[in-house]
Amino acid sequence: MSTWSRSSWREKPIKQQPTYPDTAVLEQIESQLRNYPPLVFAGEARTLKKNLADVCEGKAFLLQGGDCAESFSEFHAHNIRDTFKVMMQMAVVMTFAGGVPVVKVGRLGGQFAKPRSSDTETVEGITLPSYRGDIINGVDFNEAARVPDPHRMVQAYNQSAATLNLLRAFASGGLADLHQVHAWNLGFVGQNEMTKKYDDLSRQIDDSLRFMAACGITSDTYRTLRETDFYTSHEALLLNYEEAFTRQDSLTGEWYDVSSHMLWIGDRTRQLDGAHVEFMRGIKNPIGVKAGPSMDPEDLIRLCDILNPDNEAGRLNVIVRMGADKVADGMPALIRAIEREGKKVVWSCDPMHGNTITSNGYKTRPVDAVLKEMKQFFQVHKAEGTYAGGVHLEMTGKNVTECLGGSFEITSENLKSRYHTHCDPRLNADQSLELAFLIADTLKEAHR
Ligand SMILES: O=C[C@H](O)[C@H](O)COP(=O)(O)O
Ligand SMILES: C=C(OP(=O)(O)O)C(=O)O
Ligand SMILES: [Mn+2]
Repeated sequence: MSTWSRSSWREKPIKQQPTYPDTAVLEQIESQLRNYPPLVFAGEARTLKKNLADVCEGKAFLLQGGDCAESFSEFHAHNIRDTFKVMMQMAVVMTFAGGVPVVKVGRLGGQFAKPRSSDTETVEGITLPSYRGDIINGVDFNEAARVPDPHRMVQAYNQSAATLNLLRAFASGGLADLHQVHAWNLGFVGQNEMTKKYDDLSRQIDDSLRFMAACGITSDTYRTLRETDFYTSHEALLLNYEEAFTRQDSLTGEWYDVSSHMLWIGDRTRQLDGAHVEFMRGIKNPIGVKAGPSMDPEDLIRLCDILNPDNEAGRLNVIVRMGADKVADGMPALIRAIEREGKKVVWSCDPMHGNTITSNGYKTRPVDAVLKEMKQFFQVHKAEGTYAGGVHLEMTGKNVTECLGGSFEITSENLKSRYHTHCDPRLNADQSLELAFLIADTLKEAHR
């Protein structure tokens, strides 16, 4: 294999990239970004890799979630706080009811670039280039907005830095304290089956905390009761940006992409000889690769060879996103190939991207299909004797109406009332909690 450098991807065929009108401006922005401080530290990425090694070995569960596309217009402390709270709720449900530690990774602090099915979009007879995420161009449907602008990378960096700053404060400044388990409830989620279940569980946690305090175990003495580790991730799609943040760690001499703790390769850009695989093989962060219905088992093995040549546990996360009706048929061949070759991977389920439909003119996903794919994912792993290690979700703490169903029974008619996503439909807090309970029940059963 040829020598890797942070720019060796430039020699390879590349998909899903913008064409910037002015390369001089692009180069000037790239050199500006190369001087910007890292958003995360190599040591943190190594700690996450260790946590993911536990997932790989069946000792923990990975919860990865957040926006499909972060945006400049929806940037608000409350949105970050509410997504953080829902993820804390989901994690505590899985840990308390499911009995396993949960590794929390947000699709946050950098999840801006979007691969698209089509290069163009047509509305009422007008065709324009597709929106590719706020780091590239604008969502508004006019010609000027859709021109890729490299300055957007600077804004995405600044927003990511502020997001991370807040997430770090939430994780260690009191909001993540287990005594706050009631405060993670979101005000707008009225009483329903899910919130009642969550309230019951919070009361049990209160009782346990009181018992522990009586035994001398309190937030003052135990960091894990008052703080959490919360990591960030995004799709490493816009490689000009990722290259600028790829730095040599002074401690180990290894290269890390310090734009995020974890990065993944999308289903549309995982070609073995392509630029994205080339870039990702050289960075030492934990990484993911999406596996849609077209993933060939032998290609998955080749991806493991290229991306994880030392077969390190925690390095590679295979994020399966086949769709509720395809996963039972499609996933066993992938699992068997991985088992045959003795590859160490974390298996996680993205029950979102294979279940997108259009209803009433909106891109949406039926919660039933999301739950079904998750169940099938667990069943296949049980049948194969392998560990279903995690979930990868598009979700938000905002009270949106983007996915159909759930305990508030969002219908096609309701979709328009609070449909805010810039790209794909997200589960709202209530729908996310429903999924968390399903996962917890399955984990508990497996534990028994
Ligand atoms: O988030 C994933 C993709 O970017 C998204 O599903 C693509 O959506 P499209 O099919 O509307 O282009
Ligand atoms: C683009 C995404 O997914 P996929 O590559 O699986 O389509 C995504 O996770 O937003
Ligand atoms: Mn998406």
